[in-house]
Amino acid sequence: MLSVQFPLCIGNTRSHHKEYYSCHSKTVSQKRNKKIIMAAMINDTANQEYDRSKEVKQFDDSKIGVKGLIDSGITSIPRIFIHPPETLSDLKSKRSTRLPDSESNLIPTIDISGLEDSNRRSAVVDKVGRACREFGFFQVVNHGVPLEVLDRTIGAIKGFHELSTEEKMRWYRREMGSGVSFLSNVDLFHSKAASWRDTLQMTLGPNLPELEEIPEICRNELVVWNQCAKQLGEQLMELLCEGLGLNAGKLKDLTFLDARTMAAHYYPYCPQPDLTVGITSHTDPGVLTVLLQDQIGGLQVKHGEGWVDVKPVPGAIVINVGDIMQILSNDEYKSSEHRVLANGCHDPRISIAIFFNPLKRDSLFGPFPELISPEKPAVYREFIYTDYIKRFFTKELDGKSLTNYYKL
Ligand SMILES: COc1cc(/C=C/C(=O)SCCNC(=O)CCNC(=O)[C@H](O)C(C)(C)COP(=O)(O)OP(=O)(O)OC[C@H]2O[C@@H](n3cnc4c(N)ncnc43)[C@H](O)[C@@H]2OP(=O)(O)O)ccc1O
Ligand SMILES: O=C(O)CCC(=O)C(=O)O
Ligand SMILES: [Fe+2]
Repeated sequence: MLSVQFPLCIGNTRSHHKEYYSCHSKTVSQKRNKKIIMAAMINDTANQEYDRSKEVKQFDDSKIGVKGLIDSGITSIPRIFIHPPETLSDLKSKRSTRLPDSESNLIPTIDISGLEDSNRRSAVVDKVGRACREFGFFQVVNHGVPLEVLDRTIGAIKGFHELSTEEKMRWYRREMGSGVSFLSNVDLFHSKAASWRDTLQMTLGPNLPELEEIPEICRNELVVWNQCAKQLGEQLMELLCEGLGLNAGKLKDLTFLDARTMAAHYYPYCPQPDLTVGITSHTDPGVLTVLLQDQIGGLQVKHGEGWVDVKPVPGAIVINVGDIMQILSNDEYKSSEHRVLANGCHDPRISIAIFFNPLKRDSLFGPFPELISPEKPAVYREFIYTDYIKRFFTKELDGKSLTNYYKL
């Protein structure tokens, strides 16, 4: 086992950290929540006395990721992972007001088979358009990707993250370099608190990295998944365009199918899931995200003032609208804030996101002219992607500020 070089535990030895939260399905009592928030506040005061940047750097330099911390035997989380009381109380209130099961599967699951039939296609377009307008999220089934491909891809990513810490360190870097990198928390140095996940990032398009640069344990599976996800992405872009009354090929023409990045996340068991999160609330910057998740659960989408679960549906693929799509659609479609709760389940959670971005970076992007009218004037000004993505990297994962920046 590797020795871990930085202070591992918060000074607080509360007993609740030994508890096992069953896959986010249980609510926690208000009394205990109060204790948790109090503990976080105490730690927040203590935070003023410790050198946070130093501990963040030590964690990054150790290259062991969150999985490495858990493997080292910790039973409470290092303080750099403890989120501020406002984030924690929001988690608390949403967990304790979860809807009964019958009402909680609000995110639509859409069967996208049979699109060659024009009646069926317009029914599907209608459902997709409504989901994009109301939630910015939906799941697709009967999508044509063989279920073994989904299972094998998730299995291969799990395999990568469960390689020995020493082996994974080879890929640990913040820059994409050769097109592949393993890291913990893409925004580690920009955020107020770190989150309980590790990620394998890879550039998928326009070209895959050299094959020998891709970890062997997931190489074949990622090559296949990239092809399937690209085909599915194309179909979805068509449906999204048609849902706005536009030509099916508009997004493809703007090169949104060509620049794809993958973030393959691993959310290890967290001994104190009420003190941190798996991924903080954010919106995705691209046009569209195709997300594969396993059956553990924990992904939530903001809807009105509350959060709704994106419940795992066997064989389904999650699709969400990104910020650029919201802008292009002149606010018809929603790029919704979403987050992942820290995983209190002893099995790790795996998810694989593919983000679709434009290959043509110097073109002007803005609301489609067809969607601008005297009744619905342009909500956003035009911008070039290079400017847009630089802004993305100068903020932490903090919700809607990127689209707000371009609002007229
Ligand atoms: C690190 O600072 C951050 C990070 C974040 C992270 C937010 C999230 O994690 S959102 C939830 C999960 N999303 C992701 O993991 C994003 C996955 N990545 C992508 O989809 C894409 O990489 C992209 C972010 C959309 C950019 O795609 P693309 O345009 O194809 O990318 P590049 O050509 O590689 O880069 C464009 C431009 O940005 C610079 N850049 C790339 N990566 C980083 C980085 N990690 N840190 C800083 N700058 C980066 C890159 O150098 C390019 O600049 P040029 O001048 O060379 O054109 C939130 C906030 C943060 O501060
Ligand atoms: O893990 C998930 O389900 C969501 C990941 C995500 O939101 C992202 O990578 O942008
Ligand atoms: Fe996301």
